[in-house]
Amino acid sequence: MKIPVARKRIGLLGGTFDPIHVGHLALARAAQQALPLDEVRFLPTGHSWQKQGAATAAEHRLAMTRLAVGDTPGWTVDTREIDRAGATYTVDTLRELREALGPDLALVLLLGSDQLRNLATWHRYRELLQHAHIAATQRGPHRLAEFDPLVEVLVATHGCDALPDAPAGAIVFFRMPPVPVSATVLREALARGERPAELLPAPVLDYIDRHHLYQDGAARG
Ligand SMILES: Nc1ncnc2c1ncn2[C@@H]1O[C@H](COP(=O)(O)OP(=O)(O)OP(=O)(O)O)[C@@H](O)[C@H]1O
Ligand SMILES: O=C(O)c1ccc[n+]([C@@H]2O[C@H](COP(=O)([O-])O)[C@@H](O)[C@H]2O)c1
Repeated sequence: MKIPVARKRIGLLGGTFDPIHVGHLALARAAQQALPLDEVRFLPTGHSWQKQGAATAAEHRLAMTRLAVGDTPGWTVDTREIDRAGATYTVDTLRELREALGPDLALVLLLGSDQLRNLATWHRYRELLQHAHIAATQRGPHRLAEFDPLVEVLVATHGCDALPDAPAGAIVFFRMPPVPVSATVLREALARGERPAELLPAPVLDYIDRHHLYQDGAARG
């Protein structure tokens, strides 16, 4: 009898990571355990086209991401969105990864519910599920009933209770303990001279101190 071999699953956590914080790491950990995933790849964006204002230089956001990921088993950093010119479109990233990694393994795009709610505004969002699954977790008070009707249709047609054994195409939800933090709140706290040590990984806070990030806006842009 042939014993089925589990399909390898790679979770993809994209973000501006300006800066990367404990909410991002909790999301990665929860997804890795709940879905489960063989690997979580962190992808700092090149140009987050929907965010207002200039982000901190990609070199700093990448360095902080590498420090936060450290040598955590199964966690890696992928620079392709920073290396690519122009606006960062997730559909391009998924297509590239699918070409590079082949048709068989499962790609799982990890999102907080704020971004799932926003999904129909993404570039060519309908194509995302051709290349990957989407796994979302609750962030803040958004309820499915308040989602964009286009996203509701997507969830109604592709929603599953658990990740199926397929390379792409499903939307699933996973639970994580709420971590009420955002990079915006952290940037504001740092600019006021606070040191929110419980909300940032220690090596990231050290990096911010050494490079005087978020203090006067000098490193942004
Ligand atoms: N505290 C959190 N809990 C769950 N998911 C989160 C949390 N913070 C960020 N995420 C998710 O991580 C991904 C990347 O988020 P991003 O880098 O934009 O951080 P952010 O804190 O939302 O930043 P900003 O405040 O600048 O908008 C998104 O899918 C987002 O939903
Ligand atoms: O592809 C798009 O059009 C698109 C629009 C908004 C956000 N995203 C992706 O969603 C992830 C989280 O984005 P953000 O802006 O919350 O940091 C990150 O990987 C972005 O590239 C992607």
